[in-house]
Amino acid sequence: MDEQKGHGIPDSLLKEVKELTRKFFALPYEEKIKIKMSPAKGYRGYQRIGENITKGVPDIHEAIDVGFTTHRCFQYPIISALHMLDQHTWLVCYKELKPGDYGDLGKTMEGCNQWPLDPPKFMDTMEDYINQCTNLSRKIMRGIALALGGSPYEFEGDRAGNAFWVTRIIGYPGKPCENGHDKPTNDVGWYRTNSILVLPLYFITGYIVIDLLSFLFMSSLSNKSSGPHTDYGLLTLVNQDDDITALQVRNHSGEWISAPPIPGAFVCNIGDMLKIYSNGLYESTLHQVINNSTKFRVSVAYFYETNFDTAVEPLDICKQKTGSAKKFERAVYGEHLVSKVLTNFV
Ligand SMILES: N=C(N)NCCCC[C@H](N)C(=O)O
Ligand SMILES: O=C(O)CCC(=O)C(=O)O
Ligand SMILES: [Fe+2]
Repeated sequence: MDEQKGHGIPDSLLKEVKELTRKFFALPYEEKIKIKMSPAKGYRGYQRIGENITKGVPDIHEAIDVGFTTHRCFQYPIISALHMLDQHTWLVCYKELKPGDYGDLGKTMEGCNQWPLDPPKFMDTMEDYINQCTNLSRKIMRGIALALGGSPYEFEGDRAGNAFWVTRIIGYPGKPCENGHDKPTNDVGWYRTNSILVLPLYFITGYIVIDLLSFLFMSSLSNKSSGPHTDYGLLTLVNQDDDITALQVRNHSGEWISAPPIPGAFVCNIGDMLKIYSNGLYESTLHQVINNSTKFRVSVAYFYETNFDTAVEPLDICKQKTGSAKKFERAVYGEHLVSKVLTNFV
């Protein structure tokens, strides 16, 4: 039996997900870019280092973003055909929503999840993992609902019965070694030290280089693997590398404190929607990532959110507890997500 911390997801699966992530990011750039994220793909897919931006500053990480599927997409016709033949029940069981279900607002996020073919089993393992995270998050939200003095089902039905989940599969380059003997495990060190060489090329290759240069300039301002931000939805389950402390959380006195990894356990963040529902009884905590180790760090963050079109406002039970006045205005989750996504990329 796998040893577990009590959340019910096998430790072996937590580890496997991180190992597959490490293998994917170790592939050559040409391979990774095959599943490039773009607006046309509903902001799903691979982002190179520096492509994700937090408060105007590029983050020093690469990632694959996947999310709630509005319809099942077949990227690889041959494989999918086989899949259909021997697993038609899987197809029937899959929740399908047609494009357009969330109107104009939903269009931004519509697209196929782009899964790599290499390493093998990546998609199957991640989908299994994501399903287990969804079930676990639903249970945690029942506990939170009870703790707030509500029924266990406060966050189901029209609120989060059709939870719009997002998963970010993330790789954070380590910093180059001081002694110069070991090769740095990332591209960023290379970009920085070679920017002088790149500069004259500006006049030759124009547009591509402008893109690269602006990235160089902006990332030279940043030592953040992920800048300070809050998560957007209800709850986040972070499955981080066991041996590197990089995630930091800001406490009430405004100090950054580390959230060191506990093997087999998740770090749970509260998101912006739960802050609103709970009228501030739960805060969406500011956090950031700084990878000061020389090792490449991986982390898989699963975001459990409300239904896409849910209008979120403080629950009556929470207003009573906090002295009746509502502290936050109503927000539509999909609008919040889309406004973030549209400013998150170069
Ligand atoms: N779906 C979620 N929560 N993603 C978290 C990413 C946070 C960083 C992003 N650049 C930002 O500035 O929000
Ligand atoms: O990598 C981590 O530990 C946290 C990642 C994170 O905060 C995010 O993706 O929102
Ligand atoms: Fe986060």
